[in-house]
Amino acid sequence: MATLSLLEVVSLFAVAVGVVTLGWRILNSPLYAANDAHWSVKFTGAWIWWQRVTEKEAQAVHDAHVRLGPVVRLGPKELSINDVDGGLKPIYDGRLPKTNFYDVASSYGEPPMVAIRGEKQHQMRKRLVAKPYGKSTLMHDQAWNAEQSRLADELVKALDGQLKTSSDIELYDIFYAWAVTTTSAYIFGANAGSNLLCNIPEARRVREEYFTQRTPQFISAVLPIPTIFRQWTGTQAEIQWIWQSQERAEKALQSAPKQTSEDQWTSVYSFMKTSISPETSKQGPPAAQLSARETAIVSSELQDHMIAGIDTSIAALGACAWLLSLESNRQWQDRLREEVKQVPTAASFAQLEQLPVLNAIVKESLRLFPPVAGGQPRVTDKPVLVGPEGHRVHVPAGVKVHTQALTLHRSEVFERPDQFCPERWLDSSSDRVKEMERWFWAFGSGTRRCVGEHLGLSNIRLAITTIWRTFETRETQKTKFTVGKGTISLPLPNGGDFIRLHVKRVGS
Ligand code: HEM
Repeated sequence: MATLSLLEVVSLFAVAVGVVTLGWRILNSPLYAANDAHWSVKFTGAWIWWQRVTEKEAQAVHDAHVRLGPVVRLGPKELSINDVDGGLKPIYDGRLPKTNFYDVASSYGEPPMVAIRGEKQHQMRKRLVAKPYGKSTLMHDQAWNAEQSRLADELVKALDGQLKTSSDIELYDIFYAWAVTTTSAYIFGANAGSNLLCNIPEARRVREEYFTQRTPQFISAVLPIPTIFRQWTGTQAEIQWIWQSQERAEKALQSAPKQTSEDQWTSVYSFMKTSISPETSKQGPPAAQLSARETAIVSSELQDHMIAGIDTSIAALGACAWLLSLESNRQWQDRLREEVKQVPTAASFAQLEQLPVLNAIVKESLRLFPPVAGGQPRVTDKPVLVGPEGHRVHVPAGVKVHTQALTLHRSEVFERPDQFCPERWLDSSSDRVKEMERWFWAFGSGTRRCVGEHLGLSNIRLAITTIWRTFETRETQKTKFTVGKGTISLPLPNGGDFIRLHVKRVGS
């Protein structure tokens, strides 16, 4: 019988110790208490990585929750929790830090607010942008309200222009143009934004580029590429406009630095520019000219806001348009039209916020197809208890945890969760509405909740009011909407069409 050399004995011993240690760790991991999304998740993160690369993450995690309950293990050190008290509270109200997932939003070597991990740095950055996005600013800024009415007229003209050639219109082009025009106007100021609404063929060209360029860029976001080699996922054309808008905003400020909000709203750019010095220099008044680092911070931040605002708004508008155009939802289109006729065409933020049917439709669309449908990852920096009663899991430090709107929004708190039922927000008891509100998570929660929520909602409400006051829409054979790519809700293209609807003018 052959005898083993000393080296072989030592090697075998090392392998045996490795196997036993690994087995011991796997069996004793506190995450053992969670149900596994796939048999392999105890040993490797390959299953969830594959879902990410193939852009099926949100749906795959949702299916796992449906099969396995509120706490699901996605990898050796990764959990998804579908609960308010046992998920949103410990993770997001508990201010667990973000993971490096958000690094992809950084440009010019400067992380924007969404990617800043330290709590103090995040608070400092938020002070530079929170005021212009505040509800009270948006509600009371008369110059911005007047600009929105002007843009609403442009929206009607854009639809009329499309109707001259066909009654079947790709509304996605219109929504893309609307989102770019309104978001860039607010961020960069009067005449500085990109007026795509006046050029729908160009909007279509860029929107097509956007969809073809996005997939490889998204994949790069989930591959282990060092941050320095990543650029934010905007397309070439988008980045170009954002630069041009920023240049125009800067020129406008140089030529009329003292312009007040009586004739012009305070753009996010000008607010940021005058408040940024304390972040970089700690003393002295704000400089008229930004330093190179300050320019990089402002550009990275606002580039991210543009992309964040556009992606989410077109997803929300697309879902809403599609749902309203289904034959089975016809009554909601009629009720909406009746309601919006009660306010003037130049309705203000405050007036639109008060319309119950409009807001129930918007909320229900965001519930069924939340633009940010997938998990918002955080990492435990201390031991944390997650999960509802009966499903509790003690999570040690260093574990990735998240919750996703797609699954929260299909909880049993919502009766018939897969159906479009705006009436749930109108006719339910106040206790029930409160409970549904707790589970409604389209804008996230905690200190990292969406800062652009009120701007996004006001632009969405205005587009919906403007379109369905004047036009009627019907589904065509080609329309199809689903929770699309990866973690965001998007219509899936069908023969090149996204939201092609039959449009008819019914109002003056
Ligand atoms: C329907 C419209 C919108 C939806 C559904 C939405 C959704 C969200 C969600 C879920 C988050 C949290 C992300 C996370 O923590 O992982 C977020 C964050 C953020 N959103 Fe929005 N968003 C919308 C519109 C906008 C607009 C219009 C802007 C700006 C123009 C904007 C800018 C941001 C920024 C800067 C953050 C990061 C906040 C922080 O980390 O403190 N969003 N958004």
